[in-house]
Amino acid sequence: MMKVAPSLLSCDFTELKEEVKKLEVAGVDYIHYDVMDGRFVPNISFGLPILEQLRRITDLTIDTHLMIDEPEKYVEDFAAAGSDIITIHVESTRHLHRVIQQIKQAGKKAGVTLNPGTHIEQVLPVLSEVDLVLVMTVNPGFGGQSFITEMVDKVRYLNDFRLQHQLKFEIEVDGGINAETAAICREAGADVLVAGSFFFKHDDFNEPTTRLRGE
Ligand SMILES: O=C(CO)[C@@H](O)[C@H](O)COP(=O)(O)O
Ligand SMILES: [Fe+2]
Repeated sequence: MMKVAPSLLSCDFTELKEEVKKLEVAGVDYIHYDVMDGRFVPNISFGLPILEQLRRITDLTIDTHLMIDEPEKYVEDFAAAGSDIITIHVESTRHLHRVIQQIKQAGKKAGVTLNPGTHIEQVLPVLSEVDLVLVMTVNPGFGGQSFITEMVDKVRYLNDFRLQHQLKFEIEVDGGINAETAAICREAGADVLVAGSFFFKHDDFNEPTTRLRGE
């Protein structure tokens, strides 16, 4: 079944605990946690202290998307703070392979992602090492942007590559995902749909969960 990963960036932080309980009741698969440093992306979000508190209130899988320069300095801290999956950008480090090893050595699942302007070939050397490949379908840094349709080709490419090489990584998409763009991504072979603004504009979280899954 299609996995749904609501992006906390769009939740009501004054009601964080209630929002997370509602996510659990709706049966979402992951909580997507967007970390922005104001350097790799032109925005600052949240980091380790909120993650530690989030970890204390839920057993849901925390899917951490690091939009930070030099992630090698912080991956152990994000692992210790409670991330289950840690995804890094190919553009953010000179030592992609090494950072993926660091994440795995910390006992966590490792993900790799790339900006819309980055060629899919950049991730090929690490595809046998990762648990997840995140295809950014907007330029990272902000919620509420429009889906970039051309990125669907990357999803198709990864799906074919995975079949050909008998690999098991999940394909996740992030940015501008709503009921319509989710259907396009599902058809192309995506396994995990991140959704922020579309998801949290609903009061009843069952609705976006089932609509994103196409049920
Ligand atoms: O990583 C990011 C943005 O950089 C995302 O996870 C956004 O939070 C998705 O928001 P929507 O496009 O779904 O509103
Ligand atoms: Fe994200």
